[in-house]
Amino acid sequence: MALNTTNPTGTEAWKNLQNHYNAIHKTTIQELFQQDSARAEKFNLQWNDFLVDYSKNNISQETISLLLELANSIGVKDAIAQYFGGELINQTENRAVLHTALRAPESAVIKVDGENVIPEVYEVKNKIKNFTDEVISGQRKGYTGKAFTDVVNIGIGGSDLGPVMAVEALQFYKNHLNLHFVSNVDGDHVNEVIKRLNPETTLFVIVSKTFTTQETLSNSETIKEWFLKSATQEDIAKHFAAVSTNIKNVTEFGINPDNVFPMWDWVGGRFSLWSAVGLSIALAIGFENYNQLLVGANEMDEHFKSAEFDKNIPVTLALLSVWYNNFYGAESEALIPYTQYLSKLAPYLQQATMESNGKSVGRDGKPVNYQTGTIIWGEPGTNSQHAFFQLIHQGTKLIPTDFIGFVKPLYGNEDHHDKLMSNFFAQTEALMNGKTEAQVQAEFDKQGLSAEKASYLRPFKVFTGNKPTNTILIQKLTPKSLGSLIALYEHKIFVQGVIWNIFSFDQWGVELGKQLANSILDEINSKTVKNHDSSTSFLLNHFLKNK
Ligand SMILES: O=P(O)(O)OC[C@H]1O[C@](O)(CO)[C@@H](O)[C@@H]1O
Repeated sequence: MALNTTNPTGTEAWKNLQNHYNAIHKTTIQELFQQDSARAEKFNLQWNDFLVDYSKNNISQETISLLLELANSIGVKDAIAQYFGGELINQTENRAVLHTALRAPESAVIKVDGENVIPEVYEVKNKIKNFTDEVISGQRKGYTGKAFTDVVNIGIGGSDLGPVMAVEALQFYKNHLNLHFVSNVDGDHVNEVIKRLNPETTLFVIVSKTFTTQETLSNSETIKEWFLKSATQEDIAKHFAAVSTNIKNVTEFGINPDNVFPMWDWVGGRFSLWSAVGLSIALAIGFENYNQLLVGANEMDEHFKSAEFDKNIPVTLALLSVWYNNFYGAESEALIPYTQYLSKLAPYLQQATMESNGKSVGRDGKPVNYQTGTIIWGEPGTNSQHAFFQLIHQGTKLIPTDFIGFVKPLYGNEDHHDKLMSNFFAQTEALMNGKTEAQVQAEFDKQGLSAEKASYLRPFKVFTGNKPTNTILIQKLTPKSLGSLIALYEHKIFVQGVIWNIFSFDQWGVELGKQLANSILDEINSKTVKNHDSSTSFLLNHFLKNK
């Protein structure tokens, strides 16, 4: 069964939300706290070792009820069943969307076209386990008999961002292998990586769902050429592995079939780190830790599937995001993890969120008449406080922000961690409460500032506050909690796509640029600039003349 095609703005719930917005939007979050001192107890969710406090939002109990009414009238419950049930909800590509099957237990039965996919999933998982165990233990060796010391993941988009993010996030759990990532078709990127490598002790993992991606194929060819300067064609079998759905192209590249890890068309690139795309994660942290990442994601899947919507973390965060995106006109959302380990979380979620929900045609094939995909951005705190927090506090834009923090540090350095977390708590409080004119004046009085100077400076020092935040406080950064956190955001994206009546699992928007780049490459190669607009021709001619 196809996902329904309800235009959300036509529902009674949407109209009620609009009226409710008109009535409530001038009430500040501070006022909402003054009206109800037990607010935090009402607007928080606790699940496993996650605490999600969403009380610092421009919402009342009625807002939540109306948002839940919207989710119900759009049929989010049925959509979740279709998603987990393997129905072809990626309709424009005629595919199921089953990255959740990759983290399901071995006893699960999940069917695509009537076939249970779980046995195949576990066959590949076992292959990942054996391969990673052999590389990590040194049992698997390079062409001169030495154990591997370095691993290079060659891939782009979903075949890069997930592994990069997770390897960075879980470096505390890492073994001796050095991980490198080559993604950009920029030749300087690959050269900067290979100049540090010894071909005798380096393993290359080529990751490409389609095995047709220009960047990945070019980088793989360049690396192969470099490798063959000191090794032979036969040695490729020992040093190259591949992850792909396109076994034919992989074999043509010369990869030993024993080192090929299949994936399936029902796994979207941006949701693929749970498949063999995560091979480099498993190599970096060992299979057991890698498996814990999957266990954490599966636990979040179960929560998402079974929790009532008013107790459901992904549903709640998705609805709050719709509230700001569609009623308050917020264009972007910031994501601030208070741990350096999650420095790649925002780029990772940029692809997951923006490639999924950056759509303007509804599931009925008609242009939508409301805002869809949010812009995601962010950097770890406290660094980001010293970079762009000025704009969040005192700029003209509304930027709902998720703060993600951990109760325990990994190295047990309490002194640093307490400082870090005091910033974490202080920022959400400051964003909500701001600083009034009276508070600013009291500070001036203390400093003995003249009346003239005080009156000049006062407006610059006032903070309006009333900036919404969600606080996600997790016990500790572990492979398991990271898995749950990523799955949380995946399901948030799903719920938003369902509500916005768009297809979240295709990405036609990235095709046009690829096609044009191919024809421009032909023109560059033949040094003949064809018919373009005057700006593109002008630029191409300048490039050809000066290169
Ligand atoms: O894994 P592949 O097929 O090389 O694709 C890489 C990336 O390219 C895209 O198709 C488009 O950017 C992404 O969705 C995908 O993650």
